[in-house]
Amino acid sequence: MTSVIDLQNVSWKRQHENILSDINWRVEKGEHWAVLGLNGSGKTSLLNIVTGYSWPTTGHARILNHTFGKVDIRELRKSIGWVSSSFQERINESERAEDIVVSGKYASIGLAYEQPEEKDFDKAFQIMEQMRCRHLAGRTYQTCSQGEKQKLLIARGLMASPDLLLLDESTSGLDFIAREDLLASIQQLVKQENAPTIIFVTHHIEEILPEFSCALLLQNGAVFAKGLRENVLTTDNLTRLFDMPVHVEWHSQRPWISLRGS
Ligand SMILES: Nc1ncnc2c1ncn2[C@@H]1O[C@H](COP(=O)(O)OP(=O)(O)OP(=O)(O)O)[C@@H](O)[C@H]1O
Repeated sequence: MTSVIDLQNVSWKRQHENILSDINWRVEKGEHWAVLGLNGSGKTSLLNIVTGYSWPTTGHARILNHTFGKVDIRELRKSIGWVSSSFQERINESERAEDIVVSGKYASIGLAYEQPEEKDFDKAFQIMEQMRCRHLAGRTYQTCSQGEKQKLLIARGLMASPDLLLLDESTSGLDFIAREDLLASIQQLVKQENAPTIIFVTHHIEEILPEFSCALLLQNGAVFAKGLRENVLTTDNLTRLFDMPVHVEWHSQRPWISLRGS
């Protein structure tokens, strides 16, 4: 099998402090992973390593079969879609929905000097259809709801047909109906034959769809547990991860957590 992500003994240090410690993590083609951890556990730092925005202090990072240090990182990034809610602030509110999606081709946020062709818009509309937000075409970004904005950003991330798609807290700020709607779109995306490998970063375990076959739990910048979701997302593991007595139950192949005793 081909590794999409292969991190070996990766540590990342800042101001003499280990932010990431001895991370070993391998993601194979055909797998989709959920990454879970409390605030400050190192999830974003880990994504920064995967996208080459941070360089491991020690260890080796091999992404999409390219070894860091031996590849033009800007070229490699064209194969990686990164959707972070922090992008929202950088978008021009008066930009049209389809322009935001098309801008993913250029790794720009919105269209300023780029000159997309008709076929680019055809592709954007196709992806918007797939993400169930085709009806937003012609609307400005400011008129879209939070959930619709997230769908547009994911569609933008798909525009360059990435091999790897990183979804960083895509559901933050959504009410549960908008969240379930977005998860349904992600589920539809994962089921596509040519779907990219998805890394889904979240604080909420109930968002871990059945399609995310594996999970990585981070604690204090280190791997706490990793592997098949059923083996990792257990009452015992999550009680120790959160240092709090919790209980995990599975409904419709999704894990749900509650405080024990409540
Ligand atoms: N450039 C940096 N310099 C110093 N410390 C940093 C830097 N980047 C991150 N950190 C620290 O590393 C720790 C992990 O941060 P990170 O943002 O990766 O966590 P996270 O799991 O993504 O958190 P959250 O869920 O709140 O987004 C935090 O304590 C943070 O303050």
